[in-house]
Amino acid sequence: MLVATGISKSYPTPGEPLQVLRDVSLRLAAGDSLAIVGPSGAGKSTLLQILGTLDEPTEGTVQLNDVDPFQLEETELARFRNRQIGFIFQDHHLLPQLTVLENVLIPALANGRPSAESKERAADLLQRVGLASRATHLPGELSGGERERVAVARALLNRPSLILADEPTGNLDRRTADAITELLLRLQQDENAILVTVTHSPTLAAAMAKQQTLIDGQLQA
Ligand SMILES: Nc1ncnc2c1ncn2[C@@H]1O[C@H](COP(=O)(O)OP(=O)(O)OP(=O)(O)O)[C@@H](O)[C@H]1O
Repeated sequence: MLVATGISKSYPTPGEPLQVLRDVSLRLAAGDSLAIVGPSGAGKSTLLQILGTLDEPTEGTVQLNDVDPFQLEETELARFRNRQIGFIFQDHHLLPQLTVLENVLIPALANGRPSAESKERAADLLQRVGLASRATHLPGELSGGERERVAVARALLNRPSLILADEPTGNLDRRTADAITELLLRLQQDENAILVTVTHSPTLAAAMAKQQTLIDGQLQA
């Protein structure tokens, strides 16, 4: 369960603070998928960063499976984030010098060397995203859509309860974007995770079970 309550965020400026989020609340259960849509600058990515514990709210609380991550000390927070949350970004953030398989294993490296179980899981995920035969290739040898599929596999490695995706289909043509959307939703359903996606794509947004619009830092009813 993901519960965000009364989230506000402001950034200091030389004048008035810049208020980016205003009293945002949401509640999602395992298996839910939500698209957050809205105009550029509305605060969508900021909200995703806060749900992902990468940025702290100025006011309000986040609880993921009854844990308030912002109450944890730094090392515990990093461990919590690594175990509970999978991130997918538009530009996939793969490491160019590591193979596809090694990239998928990155979330396992926080615990030292990847275990045999992690390696099995990575191979299984590569199979499920249709890239088993590319395991030893470098990201530079893949197409944009294939790289995004690697990013999806990597996000799922630690069986996160929450998957956060910021424009996961942003740089892809329509057909490839549709394939990534379908794959992401299938894996999210299989794993019974919560999926929150920020997007400008009406097609991606419509594929999620729920849609909410953020305007001027406020979620519309
Ligand atoms: N670290 C920061 N310091 C100051 N202002 C910031 C910071 N991060 C974001 N902002 C501002 O907060 C506002 C919301 O940004 P955010 O990236 O969350 O919007 P968005 O809805 O995701 O936009 P887009 O659709 O264009 O990606 C913008 O005005 C942005 O300039």
